[in-house]
Amino acid sequence: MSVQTRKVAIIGTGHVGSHVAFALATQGEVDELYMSDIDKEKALSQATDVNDAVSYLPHHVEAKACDIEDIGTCDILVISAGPLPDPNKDRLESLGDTVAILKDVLPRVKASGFNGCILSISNPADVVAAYIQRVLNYPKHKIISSGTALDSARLQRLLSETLQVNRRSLTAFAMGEHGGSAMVPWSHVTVGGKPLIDLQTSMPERFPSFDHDAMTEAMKYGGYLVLKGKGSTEFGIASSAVEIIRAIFHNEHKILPVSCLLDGEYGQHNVFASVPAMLGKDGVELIVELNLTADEQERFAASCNRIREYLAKADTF
Ligand SMILES: NC(=O)c1ccc[n+]([C@@H]2O[C@H](COP(=O)([O-])OP(=O)(O)OC[C@H]3O[C@@H](n4cnc5c(N)ncnc54)[C@H](O)[C@@H]3O)[C@@H](O)[C@H]2O)c1
Repeated sequence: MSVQTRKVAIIGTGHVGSHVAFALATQGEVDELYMSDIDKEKALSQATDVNDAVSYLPHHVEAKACDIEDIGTCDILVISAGPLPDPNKDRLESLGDTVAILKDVLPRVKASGFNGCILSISNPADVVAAYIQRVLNYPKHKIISSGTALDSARLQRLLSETLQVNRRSLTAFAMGEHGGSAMVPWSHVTVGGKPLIDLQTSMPERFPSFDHDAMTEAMKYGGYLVLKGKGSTEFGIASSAVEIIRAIFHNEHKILPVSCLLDGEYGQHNVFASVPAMLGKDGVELIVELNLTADEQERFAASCNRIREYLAKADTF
């Protein structure tokens, strides 16, 4: 009998990394956690804290602090090293600090021999994933940024509250940048499989119309709202990360809104942006190309251009 253990490495064990670790442990989606941070004492504390929880978890997990050079046998690498988000700054403004960290991290990832799937979370998410892919010359299907997975969860929360419909009974997601230029393809929002726009026409009392732009702005503001009160965002991103990791480990062929390298899809080349993508054991299996309205297509293209603009800046740091 051969038993396969699921190994996840996490680089950057701050608020995000530690919550991804704990969520993986509590949801039983990992067997071994390799936790690395420039602050070695912090990585050790986080790993020990996870291990302390194991007695009361329904699954066994082993967490250990390690150097980046030790992650070579892991299946999935989560990159969550970066500056603590500043509620008064756009995510794109953290690019210089994140690139400085990646200049330390990426050569060591390469030296480790790691060749599994990379889930990049550090901000600015799309630009950072593109930078990592380029520096490591990594196979494009094996690197994913959580992208708008989190924005989409925020959108689903807002829609659920407004429409009084359970989140699992509606389909809604954001595309483009994980940030200020994210857009929502409203023509593809469905409730119980029916376009919301049709429901709003046929049942206006049950599904009154609302301002789409205002809800898109509220979705984007969601992260700042959390940051303002607690100084970090961690639960939402941890759940998003586990959902992506689960889809990979269980070869789920699940379609999630994540940022991946576009190669002609939606008329876009050489840019990481969030689109509905099918995830399985080798990462991105296919990208779903929706028929966007002209306005949606324009907004998506504008978002991709903003990501491109910052990727060009990444080389100047
Ligand atoms: N994509 C998303 O949806 C999303 C959501 C929340 C946060 N983030 C991003 O995640 C990143 C981390 O946020 P956080 O709240 O955990 O910050 P944090 O400050 O709590 O944690 C960052 C960790 O990175 C570590 N680190 C710094 N340089 C390192 C290096 N060279 N090698 C290894 N580790 C290093 C720090 O010591 C720290 O423990 C930020 O870029 C943030 O913007 C993304």
